[in-house]
Amino acid sequence: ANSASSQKQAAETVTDKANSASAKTSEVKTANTKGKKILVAYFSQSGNTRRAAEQIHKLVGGDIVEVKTVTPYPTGYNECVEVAKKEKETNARPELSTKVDNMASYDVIFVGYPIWWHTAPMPIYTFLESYNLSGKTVIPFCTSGGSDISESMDAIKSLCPNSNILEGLTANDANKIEPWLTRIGMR
Ligand SMILES: Cc1cc2nc3c(=O)[nH]c(=O)nc-3n(C[C@H](O)[C@H](O)[C@H](O)COP(=O)(O)O)c2cc1C
Repeated sequence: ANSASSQKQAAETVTDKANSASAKTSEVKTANTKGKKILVAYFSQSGNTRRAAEQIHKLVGGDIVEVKTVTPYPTGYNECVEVAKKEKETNARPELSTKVDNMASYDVIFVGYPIWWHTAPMPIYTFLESYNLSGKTVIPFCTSGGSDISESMDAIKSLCPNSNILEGLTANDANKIEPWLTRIGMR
């Protein structure tokens, strides 16, 4: 029985290595990421959310994609704030240049964004409405100037009505990323 169980452990270690680039070979994990195909999709205007997305991607593996708009946002903060305000007020759906052709093949989609005007930026609305995410696991994360991700959760829920939405993270503190991934069973 001992040798069978150590063989099983060895097999799990190998599977785990394949799933998670940073998994230590000495660890045996049973996180539900096993065999799941993961996409980390993020929108980022000034790079904060990109850094969080890259860290998540490093820890969970899978693919990463930046959600980009056809028309870029103004680089000046005040100008960007004005454009974003108008887009929110008009419930706009800015056109995206990013297309994920193989969305159907993903089981888990991390969706990252800065909080804009106390919700997700409108390109995230366009993005989530562009795909059938029924039955998929959707995991939101954000960065912000202080707002909590909860401000955007109603939007995410209504944009992904048939998805399994896990606890989101306000990822302003990079040290919170790994414990969160562990908590939600992604590590
Ligand atoms: C248009 C706009 C609206 C914003 N609205 C909020 C907000 O409502 N609450 C908040 O805490 N921060 C707000 N911020 C700050 C951003 O959420 C924060 O700087 C974020 O980390 C930027 O992420 P990024 O570097 O990935 O673009 C806003 C920033 C911009 C440009």
